[in-house]
Amino acid sequence: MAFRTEPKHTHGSSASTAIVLVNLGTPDAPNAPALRRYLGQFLSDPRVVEIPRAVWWFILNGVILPFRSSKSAEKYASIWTEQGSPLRVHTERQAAALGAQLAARGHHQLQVVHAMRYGSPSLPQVLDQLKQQGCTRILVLPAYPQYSGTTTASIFDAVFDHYRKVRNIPELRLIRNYHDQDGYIQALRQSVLDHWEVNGRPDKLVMSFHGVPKRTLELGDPYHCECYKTARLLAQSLGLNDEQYLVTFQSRFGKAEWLQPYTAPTVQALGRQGVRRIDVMCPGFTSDCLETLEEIAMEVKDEFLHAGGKEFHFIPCLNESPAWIAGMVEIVEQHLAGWPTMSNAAAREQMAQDAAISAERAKALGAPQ
Ligand SMILES: C=CC1=C(C)c2cc3[nH]c(cc4nc(cc5[nH]c(cc1n2)c(C)c5CCC(=O)O)C(CCC(=O)O)=C4C)c(C)c3C=C
Ligand SMILES: [Fe+2]
Ligand SMILES: [Fe+2]
Repeated sequence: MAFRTEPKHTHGSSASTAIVLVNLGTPDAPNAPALRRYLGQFLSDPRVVEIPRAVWWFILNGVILPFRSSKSAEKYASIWTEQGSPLRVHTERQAAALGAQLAARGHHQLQVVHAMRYGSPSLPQVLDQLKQQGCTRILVLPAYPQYSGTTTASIFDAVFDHYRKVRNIPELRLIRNYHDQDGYIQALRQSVLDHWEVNGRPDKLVMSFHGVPKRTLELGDPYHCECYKTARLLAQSLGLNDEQYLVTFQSRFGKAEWLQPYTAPTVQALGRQGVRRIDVMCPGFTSDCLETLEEIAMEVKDEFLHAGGKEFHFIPCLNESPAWIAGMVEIVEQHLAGWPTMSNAAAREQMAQDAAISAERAKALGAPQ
């Protein structure tokens, strides 16, 4: 095997660090050819569909891509913005805001870029660019709080595959999950409280996570467990009892059984049972995307209202909310520990400021409402 030619080595160049925020990816345009390219790459990943390759090749190319591409394109068209796909727009903004916030906290020689697992900018493209710029430390931050073999592990595969062809490999750190980290839970809590402050409270809060095949749970994937832990911590932080919230799984794909309870039938049952108002949020998605803006905020909403529900609210994803940028800072700083991105003086000053903010937060949480 031939290894890639390295950029010219220069003595004395100071090492620099990059954080790569990696999201799933999204089509380049809301039309059938773009969807075919995107879905073709996504659904060919053996982490995503675990069916023998030869059999799957015929199903994918003979049935799924010809039929699903145009249907999915229509759905994407309904959420497309002037700036492009919402998932892309939010991911770009998150990376820019995280970089700016880290710089404001005194980190230097540290850049934040984004990459997509499927589509562009591709991980190999972005990792190559970082090498050209002389980056010798890379922290990979998947956009998924809950670990799943179908998503997180697929990003790790792509990173490892890329570096198999590289002679001079940078120092690498991979964030596996952050489903129970305070920065993430507090950002979710804030998003719910912000919504409730303007709109009042629902009869039930539905936390809808992206589903995965049930078989992955039986084979030892921790995703299901991590979704429930996120939900429990969030409910606790909001002071909700077991009657006031529920966990569901959405976006089932294919004929096999996926994690249950499924979002759509659960919400319909709530409507039929006379539950007046539900608020649905999607804590497993850090950016709004097709699955939240179309499937939840349009389709599931209609299903609830048709089943007799009176009021439906979708609570937007974390996107680039200040609480989530602060949460990401907290998460990445734990993983940057030991890397020289901050002077000792700046680190001490930041620690003192953070301690003061934590004390304020604890006081606010403890105060009677
Ligand atoms: C949040 C985590 C996600 C998991 C886990 C996940 C698993 C998973 N997804 C599919 C199939 C599809 N997913 C699609 C869209 C999509 N999925 C996620 C996230 C997770 N997927 C996001 C953020 C998005 C939206 C992307 C966007 O551009 O907005 C799609 C494409 C849309 C469609 O045609 O319906 C498919 C297909 C499988 C099979 C799977 C686990 C096995
Ligand atoms: Fe998905
Ligand atoms: Fe969907």
